[in-house]
Amino acid sequence: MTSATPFSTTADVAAESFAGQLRLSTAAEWDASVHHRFVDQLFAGTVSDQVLARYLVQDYQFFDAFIAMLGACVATTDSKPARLRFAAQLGMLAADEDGYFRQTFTELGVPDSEVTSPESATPTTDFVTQMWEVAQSRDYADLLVVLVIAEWLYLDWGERDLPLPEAPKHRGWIELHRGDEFRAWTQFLIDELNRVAPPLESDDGARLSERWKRVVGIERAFFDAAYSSVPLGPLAGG
Ligand SMILES: Cc1ncc(CN)c(N)n1
Repeated sequence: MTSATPFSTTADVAAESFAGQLRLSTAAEWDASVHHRFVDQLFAGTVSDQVLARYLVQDYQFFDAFIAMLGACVATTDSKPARLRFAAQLGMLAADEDGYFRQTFTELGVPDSEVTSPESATPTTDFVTQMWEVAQSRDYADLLVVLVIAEWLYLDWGERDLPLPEAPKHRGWIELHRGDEFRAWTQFLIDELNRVAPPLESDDGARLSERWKRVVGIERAFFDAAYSSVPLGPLAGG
């Protein structure tokens, strides 16, 4: 049982829990991502194809390292039910999310070379570095810190109370990050983090808190980068 949540989403998280305290400590940066212009334009269906393609090309690089993190969770969690939950999510990502990427790359005319080996924007490199670091650390709490941010922050914007756009390229990305299934997955991650986290005041707690702050900052920079001029083959220039 948790006390009333001060958070905007339907995730059930006590403010005094490990995840709750970290979330509150980064509220300004977090909310800047949730209300980022990329999200506003995605819901409105007005994000330009150049910006969407630039974002998705970078996010496909993110996706690869994200899958590696889930694989590391399968290998390192101390809980058998959790291991199965991670395995099930890997299956969903390989089908639904990868399918969205591939279909949208085709629709946007993104060249294969941009899908497989694009030039990385700085926030992508930073994020991928963090993800491979925790994947190789085999430290379950450290893995969960990065996963909780990546999913909870996306749930927060995905569940914004706005009408959904019509076009599948816009609507599809939102639908992957809202609804009962994504909410339950995110809740599972938050609960796992709160279950295994060390005391926030300990040395390990401080190390995880540092990681949390760094990664929340990268999330915002990742959205910003969609509006900067990373080259994107024939679509560049928007
Ligand atoms: C950068 C980023 N952060 C989070 C998510 C949600 N998995 C994502 N797709 N991309």
